[in-house]
Amino acid sequence: MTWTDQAWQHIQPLYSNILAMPFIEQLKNGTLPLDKFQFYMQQDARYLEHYGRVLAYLGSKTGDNDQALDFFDFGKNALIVERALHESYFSQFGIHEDSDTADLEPICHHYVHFLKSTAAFDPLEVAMAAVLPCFVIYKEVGDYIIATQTNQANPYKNWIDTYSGPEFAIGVQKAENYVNAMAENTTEAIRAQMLEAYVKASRMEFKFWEAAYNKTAW
Ligand SMILES: Cc1ncc(CO)c(N)n1
Repeated sequence: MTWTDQAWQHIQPLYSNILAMPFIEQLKNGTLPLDKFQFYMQQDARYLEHYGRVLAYLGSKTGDNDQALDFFDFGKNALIVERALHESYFSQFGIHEDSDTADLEPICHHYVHFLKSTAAFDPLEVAMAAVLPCFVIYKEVGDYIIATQTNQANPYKNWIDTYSGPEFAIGVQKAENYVNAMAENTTEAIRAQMLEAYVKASRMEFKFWEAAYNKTAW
């Protein structure tokens, strides 16, 4: 079994908890209160601008040029999605532009700085494993919502489509392949650290949606 399959199996209980979250259930049904989505959107825009930089930085740290190019693309795409949030979703959902300067709320702040410090101080394999749940969980949640939704007039449909399309799936597969190759060529001790980082990031994905649902501020 590949490293990413093992890691994904490892977080199944957590993933089930994510699917059962009111945020995800109501996003799927289109009944998520607007103020919770606005909070999420605003924090996610801030998240993406940091996350995109982390991906490009990891690209710059790998000696493999294909991997570097792909991670530069991933980083660029994160900033393109961030821009799309501003250019369409912010106005569509009534979010003020000045929320650009909105504080990173505690969970977003913690997640961003966890990724940045892992990228800066931990082995590259561990940092690559830390960014993977951002890909995999969004893809799985996007696919799950598309497969199970019943409300064709869901106001959040376009946003959901961002993460359920084939283009995103191709990127996820590429990222997983790189992590599997790195896992195969490293030590048991590093693989254990990789799993720990993957689990931590997955918990923060849960916490990020939970914080949006509760509008958790400092
Ligand atoms: C918090 C978070 N994780 C992952 C993604 C997907 O890139 C996102 N948009 N936001």
